[in-house]
Amino acid sequence: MAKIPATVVTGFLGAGKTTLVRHLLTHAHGRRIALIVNEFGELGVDGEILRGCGVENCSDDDVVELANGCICCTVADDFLPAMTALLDRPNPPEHIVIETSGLALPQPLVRAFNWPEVRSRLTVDGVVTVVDGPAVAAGRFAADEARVDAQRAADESIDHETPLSELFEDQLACADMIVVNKADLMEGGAPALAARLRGRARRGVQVIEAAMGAVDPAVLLGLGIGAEDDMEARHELHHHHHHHDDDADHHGDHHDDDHEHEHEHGHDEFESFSVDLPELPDPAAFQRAVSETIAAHDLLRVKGFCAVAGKPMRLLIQAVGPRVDAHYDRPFGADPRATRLVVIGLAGIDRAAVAAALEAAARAQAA
Ligand SMILES: Nc1nc2c(ncn2[C@@H]2O[C@H](COP(=O)(O)OP(=O)(O)OP(=O)(O)O)[C@@H](O)[C@H]2O)c(=O)[nH]1
Repeated sequence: MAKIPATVVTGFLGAGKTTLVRHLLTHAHGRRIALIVNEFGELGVDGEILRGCGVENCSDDDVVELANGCICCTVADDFLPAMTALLDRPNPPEHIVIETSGLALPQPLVRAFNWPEVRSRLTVDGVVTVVDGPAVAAGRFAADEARVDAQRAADESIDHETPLSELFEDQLACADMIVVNKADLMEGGAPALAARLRGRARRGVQVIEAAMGAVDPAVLLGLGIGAEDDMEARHELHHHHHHHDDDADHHGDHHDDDHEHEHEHGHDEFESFSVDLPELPDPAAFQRAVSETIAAHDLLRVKGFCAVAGKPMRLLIQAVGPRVDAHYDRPFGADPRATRLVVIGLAGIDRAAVAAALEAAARAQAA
């Protein structure tokens, strides 16, 4: 029996993974694709967006949300049971797409395809890494790339990386295809960034540019890589935060260490929480205030659904760094009419201050 191919879509918070997956589903031409969506943060915004997209051949059942933490850390508890459930369906999918959380390391997930439960039935068709073009071009993930590279050359185990650059490097190292997304925001700078990334990617990795994740499914799917057989080529960085002592002999037998990697790759350096707010009287003013709050507290990501006074539709708010997008997505329908945002940032966010700022913004002009 042929193995079912699975495409892993990875990339940093807000790079455009959900947008790309959505484009993929709406252009799948009848191919039966099941989706596994994993998100950092307790609100299932991505699952909601994808489930709401009403694509033919993609019923609600075909979107499986793994909300219980980061997929790379809960492989055995969440990911494998979800996969076997999909495979055991009377009418299994022809292709599986896995959207990882923006903070996930792809390597532990790819390695999980070697587990006996799934090894004979599934293969990793390819790892697609979505890159936030403008953010990377602006140096948000490696403030000082030259220094980092020099240090790495000098000593692989040194504690030199920021949590952002570390994730970014791992996601690049695992990629079979790199999509430089948000080319529309780069004023012609996308080709230069693509060239730079091509220089850093493994041999044979394709680097393509896209806007709004619009990549032809024929390009994304069917890579036929079998990434699970090829893990040595996809080294992750040493995730060193608590284990400097034994980093020195990491180069030997990796198996015992793998377990550790899967459980402590620095998620404690990020945090997320959600904020419940009242109905918004003035969504444009609120959007500006969200942007100011993000800048004031150096937040990475804010997203969620809002109730707006006088509007039956829910307003989807999506902020990545300084940029805040908002659009009406669909009527609330049976869902409670509420405003709820998830906030993600580096650990140590002043939650009370962020919540207070958002609260004040949501109430502004209510009088
Ligand atoms: N201008 C522009 N905006 C984009 C593009 N791709 C995505 N966006 C916007 O960027 C925001 C984040 O996109 P998502 O697709 O949710 O990103 P993600 O990687 O799934 O985010 P997380 O799941 O939170 O990590 C949304 O507001 C998108 O509309 C693009 O190519 N150009």
